[in-house]
Amino acid sequence: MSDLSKQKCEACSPGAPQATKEEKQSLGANVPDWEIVEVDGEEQLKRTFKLKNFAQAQAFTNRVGDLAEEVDHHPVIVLEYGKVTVHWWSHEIHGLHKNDFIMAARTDEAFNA
Ligand SMILES: C[C@H](O)[C@H](O)[C@H]1CNC2=NC(N)=NC(=O)C2=N1
Repeated sequence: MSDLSKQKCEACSPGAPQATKEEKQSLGANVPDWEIVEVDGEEQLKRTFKLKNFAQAQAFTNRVGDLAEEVDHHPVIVLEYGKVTVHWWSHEIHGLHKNDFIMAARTDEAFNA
């Protein structure tokens, strides 16, 4: 099992480099249910989670929000009936950083918990 979710989110300042193609491949292998999408020219990790109803989707949304607040790294979360779509990327660098893969792994764990 990967320890990606246990790794530390480092401070990601505007000058930090984006994940390289190789990093995206190796880190992405740990979060295979996430796809890389491009939104307004910026790469993001995206996954849609299916839940039973609105209340469960709302509870999961809150868990992801708590994970984000813990490390001051925030996703877009779209809450619908029985469905939550999460996008992770690093606003400061307009793309993907290792932190986003760590947070995707933590989001998967919260879903599977
Ligand atoms: C000042 C504050 O730490 C920053 O604006 C944080 C807040 N949350 C953030 N979240 C994400 N996803 N990317 C960022 O660059 C980011 N920056």
